[in-house]
Amino acid sequence: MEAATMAWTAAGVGMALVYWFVWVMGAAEVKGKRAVDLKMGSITNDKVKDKYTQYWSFFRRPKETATTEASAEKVPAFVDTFYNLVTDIYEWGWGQSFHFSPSLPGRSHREATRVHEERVADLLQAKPGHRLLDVGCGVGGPMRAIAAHSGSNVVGITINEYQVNRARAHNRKAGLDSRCEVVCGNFLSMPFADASFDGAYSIEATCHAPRLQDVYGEVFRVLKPGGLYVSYEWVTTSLYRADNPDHVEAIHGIERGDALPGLRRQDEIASIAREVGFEVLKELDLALPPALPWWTRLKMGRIAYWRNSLVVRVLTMLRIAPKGVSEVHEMLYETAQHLTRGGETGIFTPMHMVLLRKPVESK
Ligand SMILES: C=C(CC[C@@H](C)[C@H]1CC[C@H]2C3=CC[C@H]4[C@H](C)[C@@H](O)CC[C@]4(C)[C@H]3CC[C@]12C)C(C)C
Ligand SMILES: C[S@@+](CC[C@H](N)C(=O)[O-])C[C@H]1O[C@@H](n2cnc3c(N)ncnc32)[C@H](O)[C@@H]1O
Repeated sequence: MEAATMAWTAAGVGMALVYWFVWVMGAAEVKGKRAVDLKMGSITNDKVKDKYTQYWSFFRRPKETATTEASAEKVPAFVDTFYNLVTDIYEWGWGQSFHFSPSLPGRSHREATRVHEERVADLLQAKPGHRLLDVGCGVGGPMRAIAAHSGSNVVGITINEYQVNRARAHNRKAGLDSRCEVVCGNFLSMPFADASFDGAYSIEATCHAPRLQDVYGEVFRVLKPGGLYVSYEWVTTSLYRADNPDHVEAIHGIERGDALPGLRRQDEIASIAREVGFEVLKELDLALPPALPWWTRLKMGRIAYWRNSLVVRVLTMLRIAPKGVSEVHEMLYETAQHLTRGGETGIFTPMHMVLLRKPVESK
């Protein structure tokens, strides 16, 4: 073969490989977000690396961020930065629901996710005409599933403006924008009137609050008397030992890589709920057997992670993705290892479910 022909063939194969990695293999788990569209929320390209460095130095010592008042106050702003950095990567590699769910035999991740979300609607006894609050709504995967399943209207709140725009666009596309509304705000001080919701839920979101009392107190305020609240909480279990370095490393890894100001213990949740005035109707770790592991989805994706990190590097080299995306992706990869370890050892659960009621006689 002539040198020129060989060069053209090599170039053709190279281009085909790049195309395959970036456009075909790099396509979203749920259609809608592709690798070539990776942005870092509302952070401009030149600021991504700096923002990531600031985020990392803030959450390096998770417990301290929750316990000193001055840093606790800064948590929502850093959580906002975190979601600017990760929202597109989450959507691209996970889908529109930013949470875990127990695996279901013979069912896809998508189906398992939906079942976990519909359980919330069922626990709330949500009906057409009800007005529900989604506390920390992400890009609205759960909100759309719950509105569709129950016929209720849902109002979601998130601290991150980029997510608000993504969620609104998804709601329109799903034809649910007349029943799903999204508001940008802080769930520690919500822009809603007292007693204005029939029900409320939070899926893997309140773990970002430095003090759970503050967010539970706000949910209590905006619920109508008799209204139900379901929360899926991230907590350490009774198997966690603070004197076991492997346990400490896994939990710190989860906190650092998920913008958490210190995980709470499983046995703290119900008493905090009672402290703000709720009645505790049910409490159950949905990860316990017979539920199948929630972390297998993270483990099965090793080849996908490797592929994704290559895609991210190629896109950064081609300047399609901003500098810093590789670092964020690497951080998420490490976080996935810590989460898997937390699941396998049983020291951590992302689905400690509580069903709470605002007493009928309360104001
Ligand atoms: C509730 C929270 C988020 C939970 C999960 C939705 C996310 C936790 C870790 C995330 C991921 C880790 C590895 C990423 C991988 C390296 C990348 O190639 C594709 C995306 C990941 C799989 C990503 C997806 C979302 C998570 C599973 C917290 C923040 C309270
Ligand atoms: C892991 S995501 C879960 C999103 C959604 N519940 C889901 O399951 O797809 C956590 C969400 O909580 C929101 N959040 C965290 N802290 C917040 C705060 N102080 N006020 C409002 N939203 C907050 C984040 O912006 C994000 O949308």
